Amino acid sequence: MYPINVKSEIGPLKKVMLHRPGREIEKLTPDTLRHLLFDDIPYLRIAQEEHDAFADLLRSHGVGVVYLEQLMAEVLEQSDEIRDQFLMQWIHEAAISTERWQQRIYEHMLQYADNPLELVEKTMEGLILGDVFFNQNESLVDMKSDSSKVLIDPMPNLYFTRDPFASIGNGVSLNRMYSITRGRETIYGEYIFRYHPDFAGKVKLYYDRYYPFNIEGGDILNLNEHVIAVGISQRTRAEAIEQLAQNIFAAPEAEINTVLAFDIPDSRAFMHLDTVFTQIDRDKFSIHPGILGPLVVYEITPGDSADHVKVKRTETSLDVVLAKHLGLDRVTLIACGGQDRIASEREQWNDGSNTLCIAPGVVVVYQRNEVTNELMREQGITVLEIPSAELSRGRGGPRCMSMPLVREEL
Ligand SMILES: NC(=O)NCCC[C@H](N)C(=O)O
Repeated sequence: MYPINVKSEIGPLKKVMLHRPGREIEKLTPDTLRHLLFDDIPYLRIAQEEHDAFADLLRSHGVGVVYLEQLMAEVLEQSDEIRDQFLMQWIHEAAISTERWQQRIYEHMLQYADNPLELVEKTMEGLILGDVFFNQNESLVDMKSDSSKVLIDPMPNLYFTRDPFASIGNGVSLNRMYSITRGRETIYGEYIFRYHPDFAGKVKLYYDRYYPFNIEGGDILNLNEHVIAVGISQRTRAEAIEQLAQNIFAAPEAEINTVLAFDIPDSRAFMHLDTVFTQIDRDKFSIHPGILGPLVVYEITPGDSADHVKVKRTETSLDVVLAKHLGLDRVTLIACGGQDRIASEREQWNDGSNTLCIAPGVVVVYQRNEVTNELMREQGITVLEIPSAELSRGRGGPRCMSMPLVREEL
């Protein structure tokens, strides 16, 4: 049995990776919101309650829930060498460049060494100067420094586990993120896939965080065992998609023979492909009406050699391209917010089309998107709602907040 097996967007979900929002959320301030990719500061206690409701709902539908922070703590338990290597990498990637500060921070973090889960959570939360300021008289610079100055940024977007790594078949795309603030999130994936006993040596990397071009998991959709769709978006570059396609086609175990690159507008409301459409049943998709109309889709297939792919440009509509590649006569697109432009823009902003499908025709959605949820019910979809007043402030919905590890094959 492979630790990762995801060959569709809709096969019954058996195992998923989440991250329960933690103290990193409380490190957001009005001045850092834009840089940390938030629009407002969620109220952590309520965000955690909402997230627990999400996890409970998944468990009650037979989904095994594992937490990123727990898997990472299990990695650190493997050995002191792995723990130290991880801590030094985390410090370096936070751009702490002087040896003196690297050492100070390393020693500060070692006080949590007996509790690996707490240590992991501390790395997610980041550090302020006051946390490590153990000798205030050491130098003039120390004495003049503001103890609330941020030394290492928090990672408040970690609860969107979909983005730093994405399951593809039995492998994973360990992503190079678009923004500096999310770039460090993928360190956890690197260590989990390399050292966690459940994953080590059993997961093929189809993309690596050290490649030069950015790609994020919200842009990667597994349409079926042979076809994936990837958005060319604010977060994902065409070069990265070509590299991903080459790596997949070159892997003997991969069954995928087509990568569809969907050119979507570059905007914050459409930041990833999964913010504009998600699959909710064998032949039904929830979409943002803003992307209806002609859409440029590039069909990428294997070329004559391992470092060559064939690319064909087509201009078509979304329903036609989806029906063709899913082998269906037609598909139904359910518009977020329906025909009402204001409802559509409002619910899109709150991730109304970002559904997590847990079985064909069964989706988890944010409760607040009442118009879209009702439209899905009218189409026969089972709509499971979770509370979302605080979680939605991070601009991601149930699909963004979950990384499927195992889905039953259809
Ligand atoms: N797949 C997704 O759309 N993820 C949502 C990410 C939201 C996060 N605040 C970000 O801007 O990256």
